[in-house]
Amino acid sequence: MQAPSEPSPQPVPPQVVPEQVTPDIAVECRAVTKAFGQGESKTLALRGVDFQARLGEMTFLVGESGSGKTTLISIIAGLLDATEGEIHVLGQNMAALSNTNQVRFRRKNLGFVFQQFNLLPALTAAENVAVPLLAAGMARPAAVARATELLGSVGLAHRAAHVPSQLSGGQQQRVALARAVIHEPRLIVCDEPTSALDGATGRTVMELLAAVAVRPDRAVIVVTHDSRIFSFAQAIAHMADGNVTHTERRTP
Ligand SMILES: Nc1ncnc2c1ncn2[C@@H]1O[C@H](COP(=O)(O)OP(=O)(O)OP(=O)(O)O)[C@@H](O)[C@H]1O
Repeated sequence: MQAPSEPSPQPVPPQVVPEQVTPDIAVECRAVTKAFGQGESKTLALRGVDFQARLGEMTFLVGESGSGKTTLISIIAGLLDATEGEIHVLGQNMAALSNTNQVRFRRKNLGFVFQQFNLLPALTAAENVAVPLLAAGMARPAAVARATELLGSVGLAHRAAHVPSQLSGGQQQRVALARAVIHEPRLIVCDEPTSALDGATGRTVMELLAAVAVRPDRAVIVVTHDSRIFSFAQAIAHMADGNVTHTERRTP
């Protein structure tokens, strides 16, 4: 009798290992310093910051005015250059990218919400929100339709055709937030996203951020003074005098 033939070994698919500093780390800053000005007017805004934000989490940056929060988040977002130190974003050492590739990397992977909303004054709310989709090559009608739908989820369906000057500060903030999340970036950085909002609207905005952004391969970093939204954070990094002094982990 013939022995049953051995099943032929299946080829082992190659392992795709994402390029990460550490698998669950979205952002890592090592010994980051930032000096503004020179000579007598020199200000050391960051004094050797070590900071991590994990994938799948919302990390808050808190601390007194002038402690360096906006400077740190701007460096992470690539809007400012560090004076010294290393910044890894989504596994990528930013210093290893050319300027052009940094811009491409940011356009694809990052969403921003800053204190100044930076909306384009001549465009309607829906057109402003559609900008990242248009930049990624989506056809205009589809991009504006998706933007209008997203504005509906932040309670602004009725304002989609208004230009920014016809919107209140809080409404502009929500338009800026919708624009930051519409292309589903892997990292969203926000500077005081709820500062112009009442408590209920602030919560709606944070729920939208959490729904869009807190997934296993994504992360959100929020600079805030607003203790009403601290419950949304999985980690709170405390800054003082140009340093991250400690990071508090929050259990749900
Ligand atoms: N462009 C700049 N030129 C000179 N100094 C600056 C500049 N930007 C920030 N600084 C200084 O760097 C330090 C940190 O500022 P930063 O805006 O990062 O603080 P912050 O914690 O975000 O403050 P706030 O909560 O008030 O927004 C401050 O002393 C500030 O005056």
